[in-house]
Amino acid sequence: MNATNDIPVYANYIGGAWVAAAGGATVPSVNPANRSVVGVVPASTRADLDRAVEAANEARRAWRKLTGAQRGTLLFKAADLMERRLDEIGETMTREMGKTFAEAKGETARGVAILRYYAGEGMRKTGDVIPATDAEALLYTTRAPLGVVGAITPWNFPVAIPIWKLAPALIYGNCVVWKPATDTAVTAAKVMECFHEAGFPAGTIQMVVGGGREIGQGMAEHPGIHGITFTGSNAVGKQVGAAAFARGAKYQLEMGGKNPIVVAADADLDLAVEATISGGLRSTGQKCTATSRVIVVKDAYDAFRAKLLDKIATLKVGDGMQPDTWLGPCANESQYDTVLSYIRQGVEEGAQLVFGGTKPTDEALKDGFYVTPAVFEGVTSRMKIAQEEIFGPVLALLRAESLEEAIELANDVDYGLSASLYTKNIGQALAFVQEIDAGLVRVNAETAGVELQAPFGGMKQSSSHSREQGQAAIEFYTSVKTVFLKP
Ligand SMILES: NC(=O)C1=CN([C@@H]2O[C@H](COP(=O)(O)OP(=O)(O)OC[C@H]3O[C@@H](n4cnc5c(N)ncnc54)[C@H](OP(=O)(O)O)[C@@H]3O)[C@@H](O)[C@H]2O)C=CC1
Ligand SMILES: O=C(O)CCC(=O)C(=O)O
Repeated sequence: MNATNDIPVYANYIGGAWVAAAGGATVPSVNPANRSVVGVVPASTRADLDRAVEAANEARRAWRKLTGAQRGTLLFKAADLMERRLDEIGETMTREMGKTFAEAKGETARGVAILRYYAGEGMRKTGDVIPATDAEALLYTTRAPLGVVGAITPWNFPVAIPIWKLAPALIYGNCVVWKPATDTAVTAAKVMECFHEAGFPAGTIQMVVGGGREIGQGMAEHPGIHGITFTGSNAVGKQVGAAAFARGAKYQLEMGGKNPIVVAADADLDLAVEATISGGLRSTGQKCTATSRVIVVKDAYDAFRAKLLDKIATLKVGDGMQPDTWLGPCANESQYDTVLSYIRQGVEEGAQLVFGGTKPTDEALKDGFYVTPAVFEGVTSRMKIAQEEIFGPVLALLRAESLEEAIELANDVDYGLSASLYTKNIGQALAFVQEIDAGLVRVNAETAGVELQAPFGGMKQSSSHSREQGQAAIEFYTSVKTVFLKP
Protein backbone atom coordinates (compact mmCIF):
# COMPACT_ATOMS: atom_id res chain seq x y z
CA MET A 1 0.00 0.00 0.00
CA ASN A 2 1.29 3.50 -0.96
CA ALA A 3 -0.37 6.84 -0.31
CA THR A 4 -1.11 9.81 -2.56
CA ASN A 5 -2.41 12.98 -0.83
CA ASP A 6 -3.11 10.82 2.23
CA ILE A 7 -5.38 8.55 0.20
CA PRO A 8 -3.96 5.03 0.36
CA VAL A 9 -3.27 3.34 -2.96
CA TYR A 10 -3.61 -0.44 -3.18
CA ALA A 11 -2.15 -2.94 -5.65
CA ASN A 12 -2.88 -6.37 -7.06
CA TYR A 13 -1.23 -9.37 -5.43
CA ILE A 14 0.40 -11.66 -7.99
CA GLY A 15 3.14 -14.26 -7.57
CA GLY A 16 3.71 -13.32 -3.92
CA ALA A 17 4.24 -9.59 -4.65
CA TRP A 18 2.15 -6.40 -4.64
CA VAL A 19 2.02 -5.04 -8.19
CA ALA A 20 0.18 -2.13 -9.80
CA ALA A 21 -2.09 -2.87 -12.76
CA ALA A 22 0.01 -3.13 -15.93
CA GLY A 23 -1.75 -0.17 -17.54
CA GLY A 24 -1.44 1.88 -14.34
CA ALA A 25 -5.18 2.65 -14.22
CA THR A 26 -6.92 3.03 -10.86
CA VAL A 27 -10.38 3.77 -9.49
CA PRO A 28 -11.46 5.21 -6.13
CA SER A 29 -13.32 3.14 -3.58
CA VAL A 30 -15.99 5.39 -2.11
CA ASN A 31 -17.56 5.51 1.37
CA PRO A 32 -21.34 5.22 0.88
CA ALA A 33 -21.95 7.13 4.13
CA ASN A 34 -20.48 10.39 2.80
CA ARG A 35 -18.86 9.77 -0.63
CA SER A 36 -15.31 10.28 0.71
CA VAL A 37 -12.57 8.18 -0.89
CA VAL A 38 -11.44 5.24 1.25
CA GLY A 39 -8.62 4.21 -1.05
CA VAL A 40 -7.53 3.93 -4.64
CA VAL A 41 -7.54 0.46 -6.20
CA PRO A 42 -6.31 -1.00 -9.49
CA ALA A 43 -8.46 -1.08 -12.62
CA SER A 44 -6.74 -4.15 -14.02
CA THR A 45 -6.87 -5.49 -17.54
CA ARG A 46 -6.64 -8.95 -19.07
CA ALA A 47 -2.84 -8.60 -19.14
CA ASP A 48 -2.87 -8.52 -15.33
CA LEU A 49 -5.22 -11.48 -15.25
CA ASP A 50 -2.92 -13.46 -17.57
CA ARG A 51 0.02 -12.82 -15.24
CA ALA A 52 -2.00 -13.96 -12.25
CA VAL A 53 -3.21 -17.13 -13.94
CA GLU A 54 0.33 -17.91 -15.06
CA ALA A 55 1.67 -17.46 -11.51
CA ALA A 56 -1.05 -19.75 -10.12
CA ASN A 57 -0.32 -22.44 -12.70
CA GLU A 58 3.39 -22.27 -11.91
CA ALA A 59 2.69 -22.77 -8.21
CA ARG A 60 0.02 -25.41 -8.30
CA ARG A 61 2.08 -28.60 -8.57
CA ALA A 62 4.22 -27.79 -5.55
CA TRP A 63 1.18 -26.66 -3.53
CA ARG A 64 -0.81 -29.84 -4.16
CA LYS A 65 2.18 -31.93 -3.06
CA LEU A 66 2.09 -30.49 0.46
CA THR A 67 0.13 -32.43 3.05
CA GLY A 68 -3.25 -31.12 4.16
CA ALA A 69 -1.74 -30.44 7.57
CA GLN A 70 1.01 -28.27 6.04
CA ARG A 71 -1.52 -26.26 4.10
CA GLY A 72 -3.67 -26.04 7.22
CA THR A 73 -0.81 -24.54 9.23
CA LEU A 74 -0.75 -21.59 6.85
CA LEU A 75 -4.50 -21.12 7.10
CA PHE A 76 -4.23 -21.12 10.91
CA LYS A 77 -1.54 -18.42 10.63
CA ALA A 78 -3.73 -16.29 8.34
CA ALA A 79 -6.59 -16.68 10.85
CA ASP A 80 -4.39 -15.46 13.73
CA LEU A 81 -3.21 -12.47 11.70
CA MET A 82 -6.74 -11.55 10.74
CA GLU A 83 -7.94 -11.88 14.32
CA ARG A 84 -5.27 -9.38 15.40
CA ARG A 85 -6.55 -6.93 12.76
CA LEU A 86 -10.25 -7.49 13.46
CA ASP A 87 -11.07 -3.87 14.33
CA GLU A 88 -9.06 -2.43 11.46
CA ILE A 89 -10.57 -4.76 8.86
CA GLY A 90 -14.05 -4.24 10.34
CA GLU A 91 -13.67 -0.47 10.17
CA THR A 92 -12.48 -0.63 6.57
CA MET A 93 -15.50 -2.76 5.66
CA THR A 94 -17.90 -0.29 7.29
CA ARG A 95 -16.24 2.62 5.50
CA GLU A 96 -16.29 0.84 2.14
CA MET A 97 -19.77 -0.67 2.06
CA GLY A 98 -21.70 0.81 4.95
CA LYS A 99 -22.73 -2.06 7.25
CA THR A 100 -22.47 -1.17 10.93
CA PHE A 101 -19.11 -1.56 12.64
CA ALA A 102 -20.55 -4.22 14.97
CA GLU A 103 -21.74 -6.27 11.99
CA ALA A 104 -18.46 -5.72 10.16
CA LYS A 105 -16.43 -6.95 13.12
CA GLY A 106 -18.79 -9.91 13.48
CA GLU A 107 -18.24 -10.78 9.82
CA THR A 108 -14.46 -10.52 10.18
CA ALA A 109 -14.60 -12.84 13.21
CA ARG A 110 -16.63 -15.23 11.08
CA GLY A 111 -13.86 -15.08 8.46
CA VAL A 112 -11.36 -16.07 11.14
CA ALA A 113 -13.56 -18.99 12.21
CA ILE A 114 -13.97 -20.17 8.61
CA LEU A 115 -10.19 -20.13 8.13
CA ARG A 116 -9.74 -22.24 11.25
CA TYR A 117 -12.50 -24.65 10.22
CA TYR A 118 -10.87 -25.34 6.85
CA ALA A 119 -7.39 -25.44 8.37
CA GLY A 120 -8.69 -28.39 10.40
CA GLU A 121 -10.21 -30.00 7.29
CA GLY A 122 -6.65 -30.55 6.09
CA MET A 123 -6.42 -33.39 8.62
CA ARG A 124 -9.69 -35.10 7.72
CA LYS A 125 -10.43 -38.00 5.43
CA THR A 126 -10.79 -37.42 1.73
CA GLY A 127 -11.92 -40.82 0.53
CA ASP A 128 -13.52 -44.20 1.21
CA VAL A 129 -12.49 -47.81 0.92
CA ILE A 130 -15.08 -49.83 -1.00
CA PRO A 131 -15.29 -53.65 -1.17
CA ALA A 132 -13.94 -54.74 -4.57
CA THR A 133 -15.20 -57.64 -6.65
CA ASP A 134 -11.65 -59.02 -6.62
CA ALA A 135 -10.59 -60.20 -3.15
CA GLU A 136 -6.96 -59.16 -3.77
CA ALA A 137 -7.73 -55.67 -4.92
CA LEU A 138 -7.93 -52.43 -2.97
CA LEU A 139 -10.80 -50.29 -4.26
CA TYR A 140 -10.88 -46.79 -2.86
CA THR A 141 -11.62 -43.17 -3.66
CA THR A 142 -9.27 -40.26 -3.33
CA ARG A 143 -9.61 -36.64 -4.36
CA ALA A 144 -7.59 -34.42 -6.67
CA PRO A 145 -7.65 -30.60 -6.60
CA LEU A 146 -9.08 -28.90 -9.70
CA GLY A 147 -5.86 -26.94 -10.29
CA VAL A 148 -6.44 -23.19 -10.44
CA VAL A 149 -9.71 -21.89 -9.02
CA GLY A 150 -11.07 -18.46 -9.94
CA ALA A 151 -13.17 -16.79 -7.23
CA ILE A 152 -15.47 -13.86 -8.12
CA THR A 153 -16.96 -12.28 -5.02
CA PRO A 154 -19.48 -9.52 -4.22
CA TRP A 155 -19.34 -6.48 -1.94
CA ASN A 156 -22.05 -7.47 0.55
CA PHE A 157 -19.88 -9.85 2.60
CA PRO A 158 -16.40 -8.69 1.59
CA VAL A 159 -14.59 -10.90 4.11
CA ALA A 160 -16.78 -13.95 4.79
CA ILE A 161 -17.70 -14.85 1.20
CA PRO A 162 -14.14 -14.65 -0.19
CA ILE A 163 -12.85 -16.68 2.74
CA TRP A 164 -15.48 -19.38 2.41
CA LYS A 165 -14.28 -19.78 -1.19
CA LEU A 166 -10.51 -19.27 -0.75
CA ALA A 167 -10.04 -21.40 2.36
CA PRO A 168 -11.55 -24.64 0.99
CA ALA A 169 -9.95 -24.07 -2.42
CA LEU A 170 -6.53 -23.83 -0.76
CA ILE A 171 -6.87 -26.58 1.80
CA TYR A 172 -7.86 -29.10 -0.87
CA GLY A 173 -4.72 -28.23 -2.87
CA ASN A 174 -5.81 -25.63 -5.43
CA CYS A 175 -4.13 -22.36 -6.26
CA VAL A 176 -6.43 -19.35 -6.50
CA VAL A 177 -7.01 -16.21 -8.55
CA TRP A 178 -9.43 -13.97 -6.67
CA LYS A 179 -11.39 -11.06 -8.14
CA PRO A 180 -13.03 -9.14 -5.31
CA ALA A 181 -15.83 -6.63 -5.97
CA THR A 182 -14.24 -3.30 -6.87
CA ASP A 183 -16.48 -1.57 -4.31
CA THR A 184 -14.77 -3.41 -1.45
CA ALA A 185 -11.28 -3.86 -2.86
CA VAL A 186 -9.58 -2.07 0.05
CA THR A 187 -11.08 -4.56 2.52
CA ALA A 188 -10.00 -7.31 0.13
CA ALA A 189 -6.42 -5.98 0.09
CA LYS A 190 -6.34 -6.18 3.89
CA VAL A 191 -7.56 -9.76 3.81
CA MET A 192 -4.90 -10.50 1.22
CA GLU A 193 -2.23 -8.94 3.47
CA CYS A 194 -3.09 -11.56 6.11
CA PHE A 195 -2.51 -14.36 3.60
CA HIS A 196 0.73 -12.71 2.46
CA GLU A 197 2.05 -12.34 6.01
CA ALA A 198 1.07 -15.92 6.83
CA GLY A 199 3.72 -17.02 4.30
CA PHE A 200 1.76 -18.81 1.59
CA PRO A 201 4.21 -19.77 -1.18
CA ALA A 202 4.36 -17.29 -4.08
CA GLY A 203 1.67 -17.97 -6.67
CA THR A 204 -0.60 -19.95 -4.34
CA ILE A 205 -3.08 -17.12 -4.19
CA GLN A 206 -3.45 -13.94 -6.26
CA MET A 207 -5.82 -11.02 -6.06
CA VAL A 208 -6.65 -9.08 -9.23
CA VAL A 209 -8.86 -6.01 -8.82
CA GLY A 210 -10.74 -4.81 -11.86
CA GLY A 211 -14.15 -4.43 -13.46
CA GLY A 212 -16.50 -7.39 -13.69
CA ARG A 213 -16.68 -7.46 -17.47
CA GLU A 214 -12.92 -7.27 -17.83
CA ILE A 215 -11.57 -9.47 -15.05
CA GLY A 216 -14.64 -11.48 -13.96
CA GLN A 217 -15.69 -12.47 -17.46
CA GLY A 218 -12.02 -12.88 -18.36
CA MET A 219 -11.67 -15.43 -15.57
CA ALA A 220 -14.76 -17.34 -16.68
CA GLU A 221 -13.28 -17.60 -20.19
CA HIS A 222 -9.65 -18.19 -19.22
CA PRO A 223 -8.26 -21.60 -20.28
CA GLY A 224 -5.78 -21.51 -17.38
CA ILE A 225 -8.57 -21.51 -14.77
CA HIS A 226 -10.04 -24.92 -14.06
CA GLY A 227 -12.94 -24.03 -11.78
CA ILE A 228 -14.92 -20.83 -11.15
CA THR A 229 -16.82 -20.02 -7.98
CA PHE A 230 -19.11 -16.98 -8.10
CA THR A 231 -21.46 -15.14 -5.74
CA GLY A 232 -23.47 -12.20 -7.02
CA SER A 233 -26.43 -11.35 -9.21
CA ASN A 234 -28.39 -13.84 -11.28
CA ALA A 235 -27.73 -12.09 -14.57
CA VAL A 236 -23.96 -12.13 -14.12
CA GLY A 237 -23.90 -15.59 -12.55
CA LYS A 238 -25.60 -17.09 -15.59
CA GLN A 239 -23.04 -15.47 -17.94
CA VAL A 240 -20.19 -16.75 -15.81
CA GLY A 241 -21.67 -20.26 -15.72
CA ALA A 242 -22.30 -20.27 -19.47
CA ALA A 243 -18.72 -19.18 -20.25
CA ALA A 244 -17.23 -21.78 -17.90
CA PHE A 245 -19.50 -24.53 -19.25
CA ALA A 246 -18.62 -23.64 -22.86
CA ARG A 247 -14.96 -24.48 -22.25
CA GLY A 248 -15.58 -27.45 -19.96
CA ALA A 249 -14.56 -25.80 -16.68
CA LYS A 250 -16.27 -26.63 -13.41
CA TYR A 251 -18.42 -23.83 -11.97
CA GLN A 252 -20.42 -23.01 -8.91
CA LEU A 253 -22.87 -20.09 -8.70
CA GLU A 254 -24.54 -18.58 -5.63
CA MET A 255 -26.99 -15.93 -6.67
CA GLY A 256 -30.09 -14.15 -5.52
CA GLY A 257 -32.95 -14.79 -3.14
CA LYS A 258 -36.47 -13.55 -2.49
CA ASN A 259 -36.69 -15.07 0.93
CA PRO A 260 -39.96 -15.39 2.84
CA ILE A 261 -40.66 -15.42 6.54
CA VAL A 262 -43.99 -17.12 7.22
CA VAL A 263 -45.77 -16.15 10.42
CA ALA A 264 -48.30 -18.78 11.48
CA ALA A 265 -51.38 -17.92 13.54
CA ASP A 266 -49.83 -19.46 16.67
CA ALA A 267 -46.41 -17.76 16.31
CA ASP A 268 -44.72 -15.85 19.11
CA LEU A 269 -45.25 -12.48 17.46
CA ASP A 270 -42.53 -10.62 19.35
CA LEU A 271 -39.95 -13.14 18.20
CA ALA A 272 -41.34 -13.13 14.66
CA VAL A 273 -41.11 -9.33 14.52
CA GLU A 274 -37.53 -9.39 15.79
CA ALA A 275 -36.60 -12.00 13.17
CA THR A 276 -38.30 -10.01 10.40
CA ILE A 277 -36.39 -6.89 11.32
CA SER A 278 -33.07 -8.56 11.84
CA GLY A 279 -33.38 -10.88 8.82
CA GLY A 280 -34.79 -8.20 6.54
CA LEU A 281 -32.93 -5.07 7.51
CA ARG A 282 -29.52 -5.91 8.97
CA SER A 283 -26.77 -4.99 6.50
CA THR A 284 -29.42 -2.68 5.01
CA GLY A 285 -31.17 -5.71 3.51
CA GLN A 286 -28.15 -6.51 1.35
CA LYS A 287 -27.86 -10.23 2.00
CA CYS A 288 -28.83 -12.94 -0.43
CA THR A 289 -30.55 -14.54 2.58
CA ALA A 290 -32.37 -11.33 3.60
CA THR A 291 -36.06 -11.55 4.44
CA SER A 292 -37.89 -9.77 1.70
CA ARG A 293 -41.45 -11.17 1.82
CA VAL A 294 -43.32 -11.33 5.11
CA ILE A 295 -46.26 -13.72 4.73
CA VAL A 296 -48.60 -13.56 7.70
CA VAL A 297 -51.55 -15.86 8.30
CA LYS A 298 -54.70 -13.71 8.65
CA ASP A 299 -55.44 -14.37 12.35
CA ALA A 300 -52.03 -12.97 13.31
CA TYR A 301 -51.87 -10.20 10.70
CA ASP A 302 -53.13 -7.11 12.53
CA ALA A 303 -51.22 -7.76 15.75
CA PHE A 304 -48.04 -8.62 13.85
CA ARG A 305 -48.31 -5.52 11.63
CA ALA A 306 -48.76 -3.21 14.63
CA LYS A 307 -45.76 -4.67 16.48
CA LEU A 308 -43.61 -4.54 13.34
CA LEU A 309 -44.35 -0.88 12.65
CA ASP A 310 -43.73 0.06 16.30
CA LYS A 311 -40.34 -1.62 16.29
CA ILE A 312 -39.23 -0.33 12.89
CA ALA A 313 -39.89 3.23 14.00
CA THR A 314 -37.13 2.83 16.63
CA LEU A 315 -34.35 1.91 14.17
CA LYS A 316 -31.75 4.63 13.76
CA VAL A 317 -30.43 5.22 10.24
CA GLY A 318 -26.91 6.63 10.02
CA ASP A 319 -23.21 6.17 9.43
CA GLY A 320 -22.25 2.61 10.40
CA MET A 321 -19.27 3.93 12.39
CA GLN A 322 -21.59 5.73 14.86
CA PRO A 323 -22.29 3.42 17.82
CA ASP A 324 -26.04 4.21 17.90
CA THR A 325 -26.61 3.46 14.19
CA TRP A 326 -28.76 0.41 13.50
CA LEU A 327 -29.08 0.76 9.71
CA GLY A 328 -26.26 2.04 7.50
CA PRO A 329 -26.46 3.34 3.93
CA CYS A 330 -26.89 1.26 0.77
CA ALA A 331 -23.46 0.06 -0.34
CA ASN A 332 -23.15 2.16 -3.49
CA GLU A 333 -25.00 4.64 -5.65
CA SER A 334 -26.25 2.10 -8.13
CA GLN A 335 -27.68 -0.05 -5.34
CA TYR A 336 -29.28 3.06 -3.81
CA ASP A 337 -30.91 3.96 -7.12
CA THR A 338 -32.15 0.39 -7.52
CA VAL A 339 -33.74 0.39 -4.06
CA LEU A 340 -35.43 3.76 -4.59
CA SER A 341 -36.68 2.62 -7.97
CA TYR A 342 -38.25 -0.55 -6.48
CA ILE A 343 -39.94 1.59 -3.83
CA ARG A 344 -41.43 3.77 -6.59
CA GLN A 345 -42.51 0.67 -8.54
CA GLY A 346 -44.17 -0.79 -5.44
CA VAL A 347 -46.30 2.35 -5.10
CA GLU A 348 -47.07 2.37 -8.85
CA GLU A 349 -48.13 -1.27 -8.70
CA GLY A 350 -50.70 -0.41 -6.04
CA ALA A 351 -49.04 -1.63 -2.85
CA GLN A 352 -49.37 0.67 0.17
CA LEU A 353 -46.15 2.11 1.56
CA VAL A 354 -47.03 2.15 5.26
CA PHE A 355 -43.59 3.06 6.58
CA GLY A 356 -40.35 4.67 5.39
CA GLY A 357 -38.88 4.28 1.95
CA THR A 358 -37.67 7.89 1.87
CA LYS A 359 -34.35 9.72 2.04
CA PRO A 360 -33.75 10.76 5.67
CA THR A 361 -34.06 14.48 6.31
CA ASP A 362 -31.08 14.68 8.71
CA GLU A 363 -28.60 17.18 7.20
CA ALA A 364 -25.65 15.06 8.39
CA LEU A 365 -26.78 12.23 6.09
CA LYS A 366 -27.29 14.29 2.94
CA ASP A 367 -24.22 13.00 1.08
CA GLY A 368 -24.75 9.32 1.84
CA PHE A 369 -26.81 6.63 0.10
CA TYR A 370 -29.40 6.44 2.87
CA VAL A 371 -32.97 5.26 2.74
CA THR A 372 -35.32 4.70 5.67
CA PRO A 373 -36.55 1.10 6.04
CA ALA A 374 -39.65 0.60 3.93
CA VAL A 375 -42.71 -1.52 4.68
CA PHE A 376 -45.31 -2.23 2.01
CA GLU A 377 -48.65 -3.89 2.60
CA GLY A 378 -51.40 -4.94 0.26
CA VAL A 379 -48.70 -6.70 -1.75
CA THR A 380 -49.80 -9.42 -4.13
CA SER A 381 -47.60 -12.19 -5.40
CA ARG A 382 -47.49 -10.94 -9.01
CA MET A 383 -46.03 -7.54 -8.09
CA LYS A 384 -42.38 -6.93 -8.92
CA ILE A 385 -41.61 -6.10 -5.29
CA ALA A 386 -42.87 -9.60 -4.42
CA GLN A 387 -40.88 -11.32 -7.19
CA GLU A 388 -37.55 -9.58 -7.78
CA GLU A 389 -34.53 -9.35 -5.52
CA ILE A 390 -34.35 -5.75 -4.25
CA PHE A 391 -31.27 -6.05 -2.03
CA GLY A 392 -32.30 -3.19 0.20
CA PRO A 393 -34.27 -2.38 3.37
CA VAL A 394 -37.69 -3.11 1.90
CA LEU A 395 -40.25 -5.50 3.42
CA ALA A 396 -43.35 -6.65 1.53
CA LEU A 397 -46.24 -7.80 3.74
CA LEU A 398 -48.56 -10.43 2.25
CA ARG A 399 -51.65 -11.74 4.02
CA ALA A 400 -52.51 -15.47 3.72
CA GLU A 401 -55.81 -17.20 4.53
CA SER A 402 -54.06 -20.27 5.96
CA LEU A 403 -50.63 -21.80 6.47
CA GLU A 404 -51.14 -23.85 3.29
CA GLU A 405 -51.74 -20.68 1.30
CA ALA A 406 -48.76 -19.03 2.99
CA ILE A 407 -46.48 -21.86 1.84
CA GLU A 408 -47.90 -21.62 -1.70
CA LEU A 409 -47.14 -17.90 -1.74
CA ALA A 410 -43.71 -18.53 -0.28
CA ASN A 411 -42.93 -20.92 -3.16
CA ASP A 412 -44.39 -18.64 -5.83
CA VAL A 413 -41.05 -17.11 -6.92
CA ASP A 414 -38.16 -18.14 -9.17
CA TYR A 415 -35.75 -18.19 -6.22
CA GLY A 416 -35.27 -20.74 -3.47
CA LEU A 417 -32.44 -19.72 -1.18
CA SER A 418 -33.71 -19.45 2.39
CA ALA A 419 -37.07 -19.48 4.14
CA SER A 420 -38.26 -19.18 7.70
CA LEU A 421 -41.40 -20.14 9.64
CA TYR A 422 -42.55 -18.92 13.04
CA THR A 423 -44.85 -21.39 14.79
CA LYS A 424 -45.15 -23.32 18.05
CA ASN A 425 -46.64 -26.34 16.32
CA ILE A 426 -44.19 -29.12 15.45
CA GLY A 427 -46.55 -30.57 12.85
CA GLN A 428 -46.70 -27.25 11.02
CA ALA A 429 -42.94 -26.95 11.27
CA LEU A 430 -42.40 -30.38 9.72
CA ALA A 431 -44.92 -29.68 6.94
CA PHE A 432 -43.06 -26.44 6.16
CA VAL A 433 -39.68 -28.18 6.03
CA GLN A 434 -41.15 -30.69 3.59
CA GLU A 435 -43.09 -28.30 1.34
CA ILE A 436 -40.88 -25.24 1.08
CA ASP A 437 -38.59 -24.79 -1.94
CA ALA A 438 -35.47 -23.50 -0.23
CA GLY A 439 -31.92 -24.70 0.30
CA LEU A 440 -31.86 -23.22 3.81
CA VAL A 441 -34.96 -23.76 5.97
CA ARG A 442 -35.15 -22.13 9.39
CA VAL A 443 -37.88 -22.64 11.95
CA ASN A 444 -38.22 -20.01 14.67
CA ALA A 445 -35.06 -18.33 13.37
CA GLU A 446 -34.58 -15.53 10.84
CA THR A 447 -33.93 -16.24 7.14
CA ALA A 448 -30.34 -14.90 7.27
CA GLY A 449 -27.52 -16.44 9.25
CA VAL A 450 -25.47 -19.17 7.72
CA GLU A 451 -23.57 -21.68 9.84
CA LEU A 452 -20.05 -22.05 8.46
CA GLN A 453 -19.89 -25.78 9.24
CA ALA A 454 -23.12 -26.63 7.35
CA PRO A 455 -23.84 -26.78 3.60
CA PHE A 456 -25.17 -23.54 2.12
CA GLY A 457 -26.84 -23.01 -1.26
CA GLY A 458 -30.16 -22.57 -2.94
CA MET A 459 -32.79 -24.32 -5.00
CA LYS A 460 -34.38 -23.09 -8.25
CA GLN A 461 -32.70 -19.95 -9.69
CA SER A 462 -30.73 -19.19 -6.52
CA SER A 463 -27.76 -21.36 -7.31
CA SER A 464 -26.17 -23.81 -9.69
CA HIS A 465 -27.47 -26.45 -7.26
CA SER A 466 -24.09 -26.99 -5.67
CA ARG A 467 -23.38 -26.26 -2.01
CA GLU A 468 -20.70 -24.18 -0.33
CA GLN A 469 -19.27 -24.27 3.21
CA GLY A 470 -18.91 -27.08 5.70
CA GLN A 471 -17.71 -30.39 4.38
CA ALA A 472 -19.89 -29.89 1.30
CA ALA A 473 -17.20 -27.58 -0.11
CA ILE A 474 -14.98 -30.54 -0.96
CA GLU A 475 -17.43 -31.54 -3.71
CA PHE A 476 -16.69 -28.42 -5.73
CA TYR A 477 -12.99 -27.92 -5.03
CA THR A 478 -11.92 -31.49 -5.84
CA SER A 479 -12.58 -34.27 -8.32
CA VAL A 480 -13.11 -37.82 -7.11
CA LYS A 481 -10.68 -40.46 -8.37
CA THR A 482 -11.82 -44.06 -8.02
CA VAL A 483 -8.78 -46.31 -7.66
CA PHE A 484 -8.65 -50.07 -8.25
CA LEU A 485 -5.27 -51.32 -7.07
CA LYS A 486 -4.02 -54.87 -7.46
CA PRO A 487 -0.68 -56.19 -6.33
N1 LIG B 1 -26.18 -13.28 -3.92
C1 LIG B 1 -25.55 -12.28 -3.40
O1 LIG B 1 -25.00 -12.41 -2.33
C2 LIG B 1 -25.44 -11.00 -4.12
C3 LIG B 1 -26.45 -10.58 -4.97
N2 LIG B 1 -26.32 -9.41 -5.61
C4 LIG B 1 -27.44 -8.99 -6.48
O2 LIG B 1 -26.91 -8.36 -7.62
C5 LIG B 1 -27.42 -7.04 -7.76
C6 LIG B 1 -26.37 -6.14 -8.39
O3 LIG B 1 -25.19 -6.10 -7.59
P1 LIG B 1 -23.78 -6.12 -8.31
O4 LIG B 1 -22.70 -5.72 -7.41
O5 LIG B 1 -23.88 -5.32 -9.58
O6 LIG B 1 -23.62 -7.68 -8.59
P2 LIG B 1 -22.74 -8.38 -9.69
O7 LIG B 1 -23.27 -9.73 -9.93
O8 LIG B 1 -22.57 -7.46 -10.84
O9 LIG B 1 -21.30 -8.46 -8.95
C7 LIG B 1 -20.79 -9.56 -8.26
C8 LIG B 1 -19.35 -9.82 -8.67
O10 LIG B 1 -19.32 -10.13 -10.07
C9 LIG B 1 -18.45 -9.22 -10.76
N3 LIG B 1 -18.98 -9.01 -12.10
C10 LIG B 1 -19.74 -7.98 -12.56
N4 LIG B 1 -20.00 -8.16 -13.88
C11 LIG B 1 -19.39 -9.29 -14.26
C12 LIG B 1 -19.29 -10.01 -15.49
N5 LIG B 1 -19.88 -9.58 -16.60
N6 LIG B 1 -18.61 -11.18 -15.49
C13 LIG B 1 -18.03 -11.65 -14.38
N7 LIG B 1 -18.05 -11.00 -13.20
C14 LIG B 1 -18.73 -9.85 -13.12
C15 LIG B 1 -18.45 -7.98 -9.88
O11 LIG B 1 -17.30 -7.20 -10.14
P3 LIG B 1 -17.32 -5.59 -9.94
O12 LIG B 1 -18.05 -5.34 -8.68
O13 LIG B 1 -15.90 -5.23 -9.84
O14 LIG B 1 -17.98 -5.06 -11.14
C16 LIG B 1 -18.42 -8.61 -8.50
O15 LIG B 1 -17.13 -9.05 -8.19
C17 LIG B 1 -27.82 -6.65 -6.36
O16 LIG B 1 -28.81 -5.69 -6.38
C18 LIG B 1 -28.32 -7.95 -5.82
O17 LIG B 1 -29.65 -8.16 -6.24
C19 LIG B 1 -25.21 -8.62 -5.46
C20 LIG B 1 -24.19 -8.98 -4.63
C21 LIG B 1 -24.26 -10.20 -3.88
O1 LIG C 1 -26.87 -14.87 5.72
C1 LIG C 1 -25.64 -14.98 5.69
O2 LIG C 1 -24.99 -15.02 6.72
C2 LIG C 1 -24.90 -15.09 4.39
C3 LIG C 1 -25.56 -14.37 3.29
C4 LIG C 1 -24.89 -14.54 2.00
O3 LIG C 1 -24.26 -15.52 1.73
C5 LIG C 1 -24.99 -13.49 0.99
O4 LIG C 1 -25.67 -12.50 1.22
O5 LIG C 1 -24.37 -13.62 -0.08
